[in-house]
Amino acid sequence: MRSPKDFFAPLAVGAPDPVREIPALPSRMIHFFDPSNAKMAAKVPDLAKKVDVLLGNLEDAVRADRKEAARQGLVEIAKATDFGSTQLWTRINSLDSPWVLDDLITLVTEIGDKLDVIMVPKVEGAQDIHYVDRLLAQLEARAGLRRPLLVHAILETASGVANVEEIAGASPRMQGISLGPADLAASRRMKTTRVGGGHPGYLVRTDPVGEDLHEGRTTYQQDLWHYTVARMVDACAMHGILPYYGPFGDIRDVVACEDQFRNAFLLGCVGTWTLHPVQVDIAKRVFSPEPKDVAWARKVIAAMGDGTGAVMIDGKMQDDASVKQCRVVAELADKLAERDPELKQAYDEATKEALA
Ligand SMILES: CCC(=O)SCCNC(=O)CCNC(=O)[C@H](O)C(C)(C)COP(=O)(O)OP(=O)(O)OC[C@H]1O[C@@H](n2cnc3c(N)ncnc32)[C@H](O)[C@@H]1OP(=O)(O)O
Ligand SMILES: O=CC(=O)O
Ligand SMILES: [Mg+2]
Repeated sequence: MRSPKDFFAPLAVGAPDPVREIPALPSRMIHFFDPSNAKMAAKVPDLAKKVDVLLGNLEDAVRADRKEAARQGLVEIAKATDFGSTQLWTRINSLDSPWVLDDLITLVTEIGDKLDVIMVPKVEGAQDIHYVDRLLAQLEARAGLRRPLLVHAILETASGVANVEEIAGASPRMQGISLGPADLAASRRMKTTRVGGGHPGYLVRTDPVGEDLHEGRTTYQQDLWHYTVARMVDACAMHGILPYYGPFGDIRDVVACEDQFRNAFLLGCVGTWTLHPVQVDIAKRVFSPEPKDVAWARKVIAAMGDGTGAVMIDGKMQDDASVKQCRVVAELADKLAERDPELKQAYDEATKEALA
């Protein structure tokens, strides 16, 4: 581990200074596309107007014989597209794969000025982030980049979960962490074959009402990912970086997808992955606070003045802690409103009504 005194020193001569604060840019959806797939690539310019983050995926879901094509495709798309204020990320191949070194060398050299964040899969511990950190510094210096690339880890190995706090704090480049439920399930030897989401077998049951152990007992399905998401959120909050839900693989089941996204949102995640265009609007809806909640938050903040003491608003007690909760919602709403004029209007109208 680096000494705290050296934490913000560049790791290579000529590399840009690391950032001291991770920008809280809207990233409600990280939209995955395969840059070697011509149909998906053709949708990128339009998607860039709709999503907060576009991610050119080079890892799993890209065929082994298309890895070079995907890397080259991403370089071409990045050079040809005006992304506006939409961020461009990539997911590189895993650190033990034959492709990752060329992924990093090519992408940083060719499009390092266009890329915002590099997502690193199957991170096991801080050592993986340290390796990427130094290599990126060398490549940034060689490419003459003035802005450091940020790093995002996928939480998808049992040891990654055990080490999540040290991963979150491993480098000033750490932008955030996403849950990777598919690889994580395999790594843990969980017995679900689903990509994210619940499982009907993971449940609790009410007590028996009489002698019959089957009659009248309601069951409630539980969230397989609750523990990991909560732990990830704490690790990220502790280190000032951003937590995300990951993939929801049942593309057809837009209802359960929305539920899973909302659980993550309520627990503290700022966004999710979207794997198919149909998931984009769901993510946008879920990860933007509702106008009525924004209006309430603004009303509490306005009524609390300097935030000290306790007051009653609409029958509910408010104090220092609850005003902080309200600030979380109101500040997120302000950030999203800057990017989204429709949302701004909805938030302002709801606030006007609540304050009237
Ligand atoms: C599980 C662990 C992980 O690592 S998850 C992350 C890795 N996986 C991915 O990135 C998967 C990305 N998504 C996909 O590959 C596709 O959406 C899958 C799931 C295969 C479905 O594709 P397909 O059968 O073509 O769906 P469809 O016919 O409903 O598509 C309609 C049109 O939309 C397009 N499309 C599809 N997905 C995307 C996408 N992610 N980005 C941009 N465009 C997409 C399709 O190409 C299709 O286009 P067209 O209308 O035929 O021109
Ligand atoms: O990469 C994502 C996962 O769920 O595995
Ligand atoms: Mg994975």
